[in-house]
Amino acid sequence: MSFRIQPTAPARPNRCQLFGPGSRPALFEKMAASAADVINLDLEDSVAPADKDIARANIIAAISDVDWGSKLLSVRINSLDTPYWYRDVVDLLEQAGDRLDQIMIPKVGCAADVYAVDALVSAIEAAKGRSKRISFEVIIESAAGLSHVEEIAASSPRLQAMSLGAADFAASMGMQTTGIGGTQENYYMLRDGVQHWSDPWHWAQAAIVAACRTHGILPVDGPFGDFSDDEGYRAQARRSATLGMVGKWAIHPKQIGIANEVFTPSEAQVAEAREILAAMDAANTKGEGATVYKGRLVDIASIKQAQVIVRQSELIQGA
Ligand SMILES: CC(C)(COP(=O)(O)OP(=O)(O)OC[C@H]1O[C@@H](n2cnc3c(N)ncnc32)[C@H](O)[C@@H]1OP(=O)(O)O)[C@@H](O)C(=O)NCCC(=O)NCCSC(=O)C[C@H](O)C(=O)O
Ligand SMILES: [Mg+2]
Repeated sequence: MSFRIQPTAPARPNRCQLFGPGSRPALFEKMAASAADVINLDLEDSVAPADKDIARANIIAAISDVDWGSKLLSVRINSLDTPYWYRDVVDLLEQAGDRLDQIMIPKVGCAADVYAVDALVSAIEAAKGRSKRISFEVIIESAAGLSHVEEIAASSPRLQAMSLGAADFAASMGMQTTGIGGTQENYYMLRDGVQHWSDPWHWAQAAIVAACRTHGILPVDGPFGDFSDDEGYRAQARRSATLGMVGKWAIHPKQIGIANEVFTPSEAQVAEAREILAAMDAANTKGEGATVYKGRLVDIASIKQAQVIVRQSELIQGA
């Protein structure tokens, strides 16, 4: 328990973050026309080293030239262990128009990584008189990142969202898999000769959600690599939503609709949440702090749980 009130995360829909390489400008208009809430134009791992300069130029032009509508527009810069990241920040902040909303910092390992980018962004914003303050999102995708997740969540007032990057995370942890998210063949329990698959991403996701909720940051699930497996993506997204994440990346347009569906509370979920609130209202007028709803206990904590669902639904409807 704490006397401190848990801060609320930014009130914006973040159900689906659609990625596209900065080196494929032909995708940009399609991304803008998609149903994703957030667009992530990529300068990092989907762009080959030889294409970094042209990808940066493509993105800077597209930020102004493409009509991004009401989407949150984010650019993933290169990580701090590369020679590219400072040029990404300098060129974006000096040359890109005001339509840029956010910078995504990959492979963050400690709070000082965010501090370094914050210092550079702050200096350029001041020097150039940029009136719109750029926000940050980070990817937790290394053993160090997860070990320091809480200090990273607290690292900057610019920070709005945090994602799990399953591919780099698996590599950094030395996990014996080439899968990006989802069920892993060898991660199972055995009982009476029957295999029961477990979730190797669960601990990392739960740690990210806890750090984010402590500091008022949006927790987001990262990529699911096998874009031919719709049901695998849906199952992963449902687990993430159940754990408290607000959205998931799409690395192919096929995944957008599924993410939007999973991270939008269903009519049945909202109706049940409203019924619980009504049941608790009735209980409170009788001076009772707990009551029975459909044969199960609901109490004051149930009000907060129900409010999460109602608020999420209202946020998305209002967007
Ligand atoms: C995965 C892809 C390379 C597939 O591209 P492609 O072969 O062109 O796909 P399709 O032919 O099936 O495309 C069908 C139509 O959809 C359009 N399309 C494809 N991709 C996108 C997109 N991202 N946004 C919008 N539209 C898209 C095609 O143009 C086709 O259109 P049409 O011809 O009009 O029907 C490609 O999807 C891709 O590059 N995806 C993004 C990859 C990426 O950005 N990766 C980085 C994020 S994941 C990561 O970095 C790992 C993470 O950090 C970690 O560590 O876990
Ligand atoms: Mg990565």
